[in-house]
Amino acid sequence: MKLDPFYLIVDSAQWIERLVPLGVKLVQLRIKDRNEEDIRHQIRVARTVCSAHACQLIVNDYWQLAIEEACDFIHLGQEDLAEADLAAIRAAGLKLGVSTHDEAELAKALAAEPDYVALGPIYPTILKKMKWAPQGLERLSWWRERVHPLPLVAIGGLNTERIEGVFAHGADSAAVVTDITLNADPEGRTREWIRKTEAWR
Ligand SMILES: Cc1ncc(COP(=O)(O)OP(=O)(O)O)c(N)n1
Ligand SMILES: Cc1nc(C(=O)O)sc1CCOP(=O)(O)O
Ligand SMILES: [Mg+2]
Repeated sequence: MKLDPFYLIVDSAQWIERLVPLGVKLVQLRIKDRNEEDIRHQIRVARTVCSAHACQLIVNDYWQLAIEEACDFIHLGQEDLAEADLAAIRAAGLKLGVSTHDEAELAKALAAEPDYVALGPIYPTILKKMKWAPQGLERLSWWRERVHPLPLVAIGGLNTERIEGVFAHGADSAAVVTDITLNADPEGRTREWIRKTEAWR
């Protein structure tokens, strides 16, 4: 399976309506602290927009809702994975991406037979507090060997200056939140990401 090299992560369907039409081909809906009805609604809106623009939608965390709403890709962290019903996820035909931060997590992720593995945080991130120190690019190269032949996603502190480095060290896709959503010009930055990842598309 090939992932688009530019992996946008946003916290609402509104962001998806705003940025996906610019040419984004891989987007994660990562909603926190909302009620189920709201999340379900946002998944539906996101699905409609992504279908219209041939963009792969990945739902973070809410695997039951993703199944019920006929989505086809979810992302789970290690705590999510421990509580998820993998058999139900597979029976529903969902593809699965899993986060990793250390060797023990990598072993658990690989045991789940995911469709991609993410390693982070590659650089310091301001999005959320993390107990892991930045992994750095050499660690990404090591993960590349461990994860082969699965796609490897790099996440954490990425910006347009850091794109080349992560691909040179084995990432297949670069996931990004705040470099776009906190940018003064999110549309312009999104276009820049699309352009700067073109060589790996
Ligand atoms: C592509 C990608 N990688 C890692 C994460 C983090 O997942 P998780 O550890 O479950 O943390 P939350 O994002 O749920 O706070 C991700 N979402 N996407
Ligand atoms: C959601 C998330 N997960 C991470 C991990 O390492 O698992 S790092 C991260 C935050 C990514 O945001 P930004 O691009 O703004 O740094
Ligand atoms: Mg999670």
